[in-house]
Amino acid sequence: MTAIIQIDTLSKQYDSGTRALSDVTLDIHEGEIIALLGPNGAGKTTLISIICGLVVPTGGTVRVGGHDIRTDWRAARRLIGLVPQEIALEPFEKVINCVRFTRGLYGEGQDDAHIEQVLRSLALWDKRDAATRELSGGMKRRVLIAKALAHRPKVLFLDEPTAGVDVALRREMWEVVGQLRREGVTIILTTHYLEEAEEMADRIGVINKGRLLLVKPTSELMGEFGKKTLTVELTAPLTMIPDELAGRNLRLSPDGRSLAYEYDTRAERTGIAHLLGDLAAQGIKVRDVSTRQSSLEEVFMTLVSEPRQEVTA
Ligand SMILES: Nc1ncnc2c1ncn2[C@@H]1O[C@H](COP(=O)(O)OP(=O)(O)OP(=O)(O)O)[C@@H](O)[C@H]1O
Repeated sequence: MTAIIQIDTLSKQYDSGTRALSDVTLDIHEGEIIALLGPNGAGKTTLISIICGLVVPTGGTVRVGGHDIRTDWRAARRLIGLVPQEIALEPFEKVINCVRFTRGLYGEGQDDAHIEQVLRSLALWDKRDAATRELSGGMKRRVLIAKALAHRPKVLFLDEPTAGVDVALRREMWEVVGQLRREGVTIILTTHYLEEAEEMADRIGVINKGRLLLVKPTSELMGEFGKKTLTVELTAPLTMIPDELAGRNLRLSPDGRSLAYEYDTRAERTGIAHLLGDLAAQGIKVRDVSTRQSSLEEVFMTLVSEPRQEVTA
């Protein structure tokens, strides 16, 4: 796979002394959606800002489409579109003019055919002559995306695209992002919403305290860290786990009415059949069983509470 962005041992220490990024190395592949996940202050915005040329790194390099962001910044920046977190639009300006104006910032001439295509793909064509203040919150966010796409970037950064928006609007944004991906745009998004990363991203990078803890395909991350728990409800409560079952790694609930058994979903043998057989052999009657997959949220908490070695994929 071709890397459209190559980040190599990138570091940033602000003048205040805060070390916001430490030795981040990551290749972002053309056409993928990668989500950067991390708690407040993890360094996500700093990373995006460096790639977009808004913050100067103190160490390391970034190449976009092969162009170094410092020595060849003009070519690098032309390949990038940034959708900021805050909605900042000229309230009295028409939608179409806002989008046209952005092309000028990149030194690009008029291209109304492209502007029309962008506005149509974001379902904004009918609103092209409306002043931006007349738009709903969702439409305003789409205008920000249209502006970011006006100069035909190959890479789009979305900084917390759905922060503070309702569920319906979040779904709408996900659809827009899915559509952009189908058009071949590489997308890097930051988010606090694990559900969002799981839903949209091909890969997830977890950042904490300026370090990239890991980058994995979303499904692999879920499979690798995702454990399942089998809960066995008992017809009669137990006071303790019988010695015969001691090696089975069972947890008895405080009321003694259920047993929890954690197992690896990828293991060839989960041990469930044996467990149920052993329970029957001990005369322990089972009322019901249920299983639960650990969520990305639990996976994430495990990662940020137990710092791992840097891994890049
Ligand atoms: N201009 C700045 N000057 C000094 N310190 C800064 C500056 N910008 C960010 N920081 C600090 O760098 C660290 C990383 O901040 P950053 O905004 O990159 O994190 P983030 O992961 O984007 O957080 P959030 O999810 O809250 O947006 C934080 O400790 C922050 O206070």
